Amino acid sequence: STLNIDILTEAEEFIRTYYKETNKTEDQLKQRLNEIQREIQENGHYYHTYDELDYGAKVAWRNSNHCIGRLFWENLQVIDQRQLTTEKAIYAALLEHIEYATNKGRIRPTITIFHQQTKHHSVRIWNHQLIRYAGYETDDGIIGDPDSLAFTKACQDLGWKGKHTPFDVLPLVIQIDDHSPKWFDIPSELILEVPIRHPELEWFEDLGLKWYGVPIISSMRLEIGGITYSAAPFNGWYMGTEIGARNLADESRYNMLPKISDLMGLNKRSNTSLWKDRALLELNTAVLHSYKEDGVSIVDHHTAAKQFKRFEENEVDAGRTPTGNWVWLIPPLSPATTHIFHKPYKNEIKKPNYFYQPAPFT
Ligand code: HEM
Ligand SMILES: N/C(=N/c1cccc(CO[C@@H]2CCNC2)c1)c1cccs1
Repeated sequence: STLNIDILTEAEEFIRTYYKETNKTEDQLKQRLNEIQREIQENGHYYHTYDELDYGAKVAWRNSNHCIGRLFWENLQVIDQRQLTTEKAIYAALLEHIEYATNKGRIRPTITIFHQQTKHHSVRIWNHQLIRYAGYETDDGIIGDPDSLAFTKACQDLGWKGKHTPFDVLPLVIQIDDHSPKWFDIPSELILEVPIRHPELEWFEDLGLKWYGVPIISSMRLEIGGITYSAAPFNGWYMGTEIGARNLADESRYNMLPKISDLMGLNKRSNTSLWKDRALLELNTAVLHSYKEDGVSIVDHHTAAKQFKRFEENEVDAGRTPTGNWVWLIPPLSPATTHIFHKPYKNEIKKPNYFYQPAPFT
């Protein structure tokens, strides 16, 4: 069928690249391609070896045009959990991922790969990230993270009850095939959080702000050689601006800038006082200071840009063109102080890669 031919085409392209980049022989290549061709003809799909999975997940990161953190693409820890078939076992593997990746603050970039999508099989994690805060609509405004409103409602519909604080960690929600999804709480001892305080402004901690240490994206699908892994949560560490310039700053997120500027005694009535920019700067200073003081991995946007420059150079040395999406690669704070702002990037979509997939809930 056309689907089989598509998979075979994608598989061939992936295996050829993989065998070339890892200097395997023509004979090994031919033998593997025959094996895969037979598997696809028989079952309509094929299975990757661990080595192919490991390489595919790493190259997918290397090909992620929105990612500034790609210098370390070869150091991804790849955990193969394709054998698991129950929500309970998958839940246990997710807890293992959280603990292993957190590593008491010395974060290890890690991906856990669950069973591939086939005609008869699909695994989905409903969370956007394994650890994220709930959002609640109330008569006098939103409590928590407005980005989580829909998923929080879905969790409540499944029977989960939150404490209605601004920082309730949401449960893990796992769905196998079209079975009703199962939800599980994350033990609090596995959740590393950082209270946000400022190195000079001692009133800053009274804002009661905190954020979780490890961002673990669980809503994207990993595509390797025509095969889709619809549940393949991956983590790195944060770039400070994600927390300080977006999550805690955006008006449609925690919207902290007006409160911070009031406590700094700035004049909010005139834009030209740049009160928003001054508040933004101190919030980002506080985030970086707090993570560093608590020994939780984080990178500032200047260091991240320098690392990305080295990634570009490494790619050229490897005979590859570095691809990227400028709109995503420039940091949201002081973008023009990085080299990225001043150069164009080719936004070619290469595979393997990580892609968006339809939300499993409405
Ligand atoms: C090691 C530290 C890492 C840092 C500092 C980092 C940094 C970032 C940042 C700042 C973004 C933009 C996010 C946004 O604007 O919302 C991003 C996007 C992305 N990163 Fe990385 N990253 C890291 C590791 C990884 C790893 C390990 C993977 C996968 C194996 C990865 C895959 C991606 C993908 C797929 C996107 C695009 C997400 C989207 O389009 O919504 N990154 N990264
Ligand atoms: N630092 C990170 N940042 C992100 C990486 C990918 C996606 C996101 C969140 O993306 C949301 C959707 C678009 N912006 C917010 C954040 C990482 C998460 C997992 C590995 S590295």
